[in-house]
Amino acid sequence: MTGTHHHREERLRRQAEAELRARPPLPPWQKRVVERFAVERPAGWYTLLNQFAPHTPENRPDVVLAGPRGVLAVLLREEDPGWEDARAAFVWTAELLAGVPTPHGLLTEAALRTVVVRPAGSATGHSGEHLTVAEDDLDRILLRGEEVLERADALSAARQLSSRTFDLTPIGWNPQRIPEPRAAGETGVSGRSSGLFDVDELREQRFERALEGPMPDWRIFLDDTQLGLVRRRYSGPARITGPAGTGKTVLALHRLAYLARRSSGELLYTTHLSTLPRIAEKQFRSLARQVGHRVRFQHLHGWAKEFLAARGRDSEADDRQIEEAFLAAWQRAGQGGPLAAARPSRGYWKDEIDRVIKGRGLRSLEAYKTAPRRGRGGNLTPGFRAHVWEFYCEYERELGERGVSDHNDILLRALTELGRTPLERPFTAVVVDEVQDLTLIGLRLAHAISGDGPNQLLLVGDGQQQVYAGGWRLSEAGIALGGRGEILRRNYRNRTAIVDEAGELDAVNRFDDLDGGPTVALRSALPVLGGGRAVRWRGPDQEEALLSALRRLDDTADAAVLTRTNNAAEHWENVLRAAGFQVSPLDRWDGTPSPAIHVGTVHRAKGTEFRSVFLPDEPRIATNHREEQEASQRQQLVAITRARDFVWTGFVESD
Ligand SMILES: Nc1ncnc2c1ncn2[C@@H]1O[C@H](COP(=O)(O)OP(=O)(O)OP(=O)(O)O)[C@@H](O)[C@H]1O
Repeated sequence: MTGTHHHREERLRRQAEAELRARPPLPPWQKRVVERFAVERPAGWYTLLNQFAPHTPENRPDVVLAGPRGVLAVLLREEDPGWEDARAAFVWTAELLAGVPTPHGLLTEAALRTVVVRPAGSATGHSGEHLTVAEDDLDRILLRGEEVLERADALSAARQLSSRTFDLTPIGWNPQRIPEPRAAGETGVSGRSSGLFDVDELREQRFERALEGPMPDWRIFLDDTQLGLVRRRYSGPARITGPAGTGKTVLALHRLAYLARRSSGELLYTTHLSTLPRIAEKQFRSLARQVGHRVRFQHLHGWAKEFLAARGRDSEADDRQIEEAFLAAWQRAGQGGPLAAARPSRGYWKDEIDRVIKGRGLRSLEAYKTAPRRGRGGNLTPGFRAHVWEFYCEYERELGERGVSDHNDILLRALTELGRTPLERPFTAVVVDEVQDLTLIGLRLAHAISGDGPNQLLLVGDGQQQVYAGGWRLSEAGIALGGRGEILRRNYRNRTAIVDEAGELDAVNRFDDLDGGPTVALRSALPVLGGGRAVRWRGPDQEEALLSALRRLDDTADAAVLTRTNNAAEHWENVLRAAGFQVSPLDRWDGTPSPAIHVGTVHRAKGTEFRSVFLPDEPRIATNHREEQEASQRQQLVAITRARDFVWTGFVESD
């Protein structure tokens, strides 16, 4: 330790001592702790002492610290407090911190942790949502752990805390005297020590900065719309829409953490995709590890299966047998008949059963004759629908003979079971991500799981990214939004060149328009990051071209090859492996960065993102059907918008 350093420490200690002398005395060990905090000022820690200490109410922090490792709500206690008090201290501090404008965005409560400090020699460790350390181990919170705030952010937080309440008094620093710190490239932002600020000006400056520097950490900083929606109280079901990359999932995860900390019971994040819950769970743990155990991440079919099994009901669906049943039905009643004559693709008729007949839970030909089939095309007359119904009955018979259920049966059975006997312990809140691709029955099930209470159901989606025509209105699922619909408009993922590339697609929004709400196209969202690169390759030897484009990447980490079909994914896995690349199939990925090239279908990639995305051309059956062309465009839009910096699209052309 240098002499000057020692001298400065001593000066800060004496200053803190003098300030502490002017107030009710603290027990000696607490005094030592506060002095130690104050001495860390040059390292960027700002100390605020509760004016009631040492008689602070049990559910309030004795000290709040803002510094490089975040904001700490510190409880100085002889004994470990109960979780309710520790949690209440967190929430009290979080409410004061809410939306502190910093040079990097609005501060979220993910920057905040609860720490209990006990006298030297006490038992320590993690308990529930807080960390306990002993007086002689303060280095653990002050010097170790991830740095999440820059000095300017920490100072903004400390100033806000001191200006928003008389309960917290600065120790060892003066909020009025420290000059307003400026972030790189910022000019003339000053005079905001009172916490007052010009929102528009700030928003603009943040936006400009974002274009220059690295992206702020989404866990710690959000934009104003996002943060507003994290904290909004909804009196019933609500919906968040917005084009790709606008932070819908990020917002949903923050909201789950926010609600978890202000409630008891379990929360659920669900979607129809099996891959996304795993990735979202991982992100959530990095955002709010302390409440990780309170939120269940599970795809809807998985939830339904588990629920039915717990109720002693049949819950198995065997994909191979389902496929066999369908093929048998197609051979007997499909191919060679009126269905194949109208549309030769058997996949189309499988979708008709999955999305319309069973997806809507239709029980009779009469109901099917008048059922809406939005986005499915074909304009089937009631007479023709009788043929489809016959085919469907054949499929059901085949399933029955094999004694198997398909995935729609499972959802419907779970819905019926819930209607019979509701959940013993309802979820506190349910988030449904990628809602645009749910069937009507799936949506009804999600609604039945959540209920209509305040903050209980949040639907997150984007109609432009719809891959399956669902053709429902929320009202058909009994969901009334009552104006609780919000739109995000700032694209944090895709650089400008990527947005421009995807913007050329004419992807019809098949979801938002169903409820008559406003629709937002990808192009009308503002990319926060400029630059990027989009390459369209044309030629005969696509494999060679794609491999050499991959080799030209300065860093292959975080690259993906996305395909339309499983067969194509398998093909590219083999091609890449043969060329010496490490390959990681998308269906097993949990979002952990890896040097391997991810390969999988666009469907599997929904909700994810990569630095570079490769979209090889695939043989496709040409179609004149408008809805198939539209669906294909929407799929391409999903594919392109998985790319952050670079997208490569192949078009095979023979010589
Ligand atoms: N406020 C923010 N600051 C910095 N990064 C952000 C912010 N909000 C979102 N991001 C980042 O933007 C990217 C897209 O976020 P997210 O996946 O939540 O978007 P989305 O709207 O759900 O996209 P999609 O509809 O395509 O699945 C992620 O990399 C996320 O970390």
